[in-house]
Amino acid sequence: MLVLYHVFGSSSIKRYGQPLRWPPNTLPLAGNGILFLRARHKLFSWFVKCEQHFGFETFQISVPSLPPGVVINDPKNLEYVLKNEGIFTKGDFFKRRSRDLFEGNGIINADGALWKVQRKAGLHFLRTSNLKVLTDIALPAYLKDNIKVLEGLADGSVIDLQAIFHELTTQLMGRMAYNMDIHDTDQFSVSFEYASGKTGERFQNPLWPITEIFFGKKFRESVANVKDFGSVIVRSAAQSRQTKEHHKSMLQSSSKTFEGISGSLINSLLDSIDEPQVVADAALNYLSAGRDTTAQALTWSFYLLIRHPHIVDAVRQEISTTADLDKTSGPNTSAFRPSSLPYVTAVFYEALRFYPPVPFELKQCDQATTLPDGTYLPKGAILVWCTWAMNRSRLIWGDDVDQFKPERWLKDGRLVSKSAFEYPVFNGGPRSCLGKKMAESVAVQVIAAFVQRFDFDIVDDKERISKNSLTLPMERGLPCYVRTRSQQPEVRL
Ligand code: HEM
Repeated sequence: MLVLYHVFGSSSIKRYGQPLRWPPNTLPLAGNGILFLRARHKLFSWFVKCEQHFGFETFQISVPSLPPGVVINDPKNLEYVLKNEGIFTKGDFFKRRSRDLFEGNGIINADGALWKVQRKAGLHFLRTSNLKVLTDIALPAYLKDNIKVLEGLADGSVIDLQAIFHELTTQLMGRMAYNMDIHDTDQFSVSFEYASGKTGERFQNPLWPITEIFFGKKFRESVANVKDFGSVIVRSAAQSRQTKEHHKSMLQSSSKTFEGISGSLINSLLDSIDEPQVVADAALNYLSAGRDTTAQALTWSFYLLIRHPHIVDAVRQEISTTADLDKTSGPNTSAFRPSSLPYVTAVFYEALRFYPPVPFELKQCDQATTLPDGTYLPKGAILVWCTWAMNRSRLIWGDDVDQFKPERWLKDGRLVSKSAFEYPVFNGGPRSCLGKKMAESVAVQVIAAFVQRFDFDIVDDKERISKNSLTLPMERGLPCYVRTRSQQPEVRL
């Protein structure tokens, strides 16, 4: 009786005095707990089915041992949540699970003054002049190296596109944010990926504090490696700030050069935060937010492109009809920008619709509140929205929702925008993603440069799913055959 009361009775979640509906197949004792133990992609499919079943109606879920919760799909409710940061916080539920990897200090977990100072440092790092150096100098340089690598393998060899994109974004973020040479295969990167996966699993497995006692050794080691690396980033930046050379080079190098902006995130953080451990946590948060999401988004974009050759043709058409761009056959890819390539940008948005790197999110009520649809939530209630499912909602996207159709993002050749509450891929409100512009610039340049030069073919036909993580890495990567286009009599990607 007591358990039944906990699962269904104790919550005072109501809508206009009535209890909310529950998803089909909710069990009397386990609630929806067993579902949350299933593989991640199955859980996403369940959220999609629920959205099809309930539409915009908020419904209740229950996982034993966790606070009562609801799932929202209505953009009006999400707008209320995202604009009311004081009511809906990350909460203990989220923080307890991600604390080992991020402590409470990184921007993703932090609230109040600690959040503000990191947001300010991030805004400084991602300011327009830095983004210009990124798109005009840094990215073309790294892309040139990657293009060379691919050309060397373009005899039909197999390459893992996910690994290529991960290496590219790791190098880019490493140099720009921390002035360090970081690689995808470094011990730190491997440990970080493992720890992210295990942290992601904690959100599905309510028994994680027990299972990790027995099976958590590798996780603990990985977290220790990540922490060590966080300290290395801070120490190395602090040391170089003390040297005369640093001051000299800062004076000499302009903020318009790659050298001039390298390490600008860690320097902004060190300028505004005294505690080295907090700086390290903040730095690691940025690495996760900026590097993994962008690499994964590119991987899923290519997965979709390869399966839709007519869209590849349209991308090439856009590049070739934009006269200046077609001449970009040399190493300079900086002309490939969202403003000059709306179709390529639309491809990226559409890929993010199907495969949002942050596929579901949750908040906890810091005080009792009522959503715009009348749902009353007591203090401590959990609120979940599944971007993966909202992005597949017929009510938001129409009947062709299941088609990969970049054209939905264009009107008269110009990009149309969706509100952050209908398309919450980059979050919205005061905590919206700081790196949206950076991600778009990187993605458009990489997609255009690769599609212009190469044909890719996936090694197998298997449907790709994501592996466990805080974000959305592709399980088993994306091994592809690569050929330079000049070697190909026919265009096929
Ligand atoms: C396709 C790429 C990206 C996607 C889909 C994405 C998505 C998101 C989402 C959903 C959030 C909210 C997370 C939460 O609060 O739970 C977020 C926050 C954030 N993102 Fe991104 N992001 C991307 C790329 C980037 C890049 C390139 C950077 C920076 C280098 C970045 C920096 C941040 C930061 C700093 C936050 C925290 C903002 C805050 O709490 O005030 N992101 N991003």
